[in-house]
Amino acid sequence: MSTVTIHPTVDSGYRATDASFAGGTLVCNCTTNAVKVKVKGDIAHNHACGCTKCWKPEGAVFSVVAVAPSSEIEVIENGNKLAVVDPSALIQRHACKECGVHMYGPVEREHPFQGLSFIHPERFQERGWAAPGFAAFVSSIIESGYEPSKMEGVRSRLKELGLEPYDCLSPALMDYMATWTAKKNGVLAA
Ligand SMILES: N[C@@H](CCC(=O)N[C@@H](CS)C(=O)NCC(=O)O)C(=O)O
Ligand SMILES: [Zn+2]
Ligand SMILES: [Zn+2]
Repeated sequence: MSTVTIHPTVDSGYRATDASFAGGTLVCNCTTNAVKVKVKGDIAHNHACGCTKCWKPEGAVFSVVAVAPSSEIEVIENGNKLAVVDPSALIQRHACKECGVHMYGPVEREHPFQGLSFIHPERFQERGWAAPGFAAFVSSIIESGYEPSKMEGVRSRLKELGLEPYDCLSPALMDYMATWTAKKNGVLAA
């Protein structure tokens, strides 16, 4: 019998949500001169992402990624080791050039997510951050080489873990983006 693996945090059954969690320090994987990024408040919308662009730990099929306001993010150590993975992407993923861990990814363009930065909470040296609440871009794992015939098993496992699978974002976030667009275009009152 084979168990479908998703991501170490998810597979271990991590569920912590400490109401008093107010951010912490993200640390890369380097044993010396690690990059450290401070997040000065709580995170939101933590979820599993199956897309090919989000950073995943060794062997993981999904990434675990959340957002925080960019104004609450500060690089505190070894920022000289950071480089933007793909400058043309919406999310400006700043990765450690040595170990490859993505430390933060601000959205600076005009977009519903403008002003938010994507971060990987498993890199927090602190505990207490909210567990992921859904799975996004599930079908995209195929683009990384996942066997298409095993997708049903992946979706069943995600549901069992309480992570509703979506092939784009969750309905709440899709509605949020569509509302932003409707207001921008004057279709809805701003
Ligand atoms: N199927 C594509 C989806 C990529 C994608 O659209 N990723 C989403 C979720 S992170 C996104 O918002 N990307 C914006 C970006 O990468 O800047 C892939 O896996 O590469
Ligand atoms: Zn590093
Ligand atoms: Zn992603």
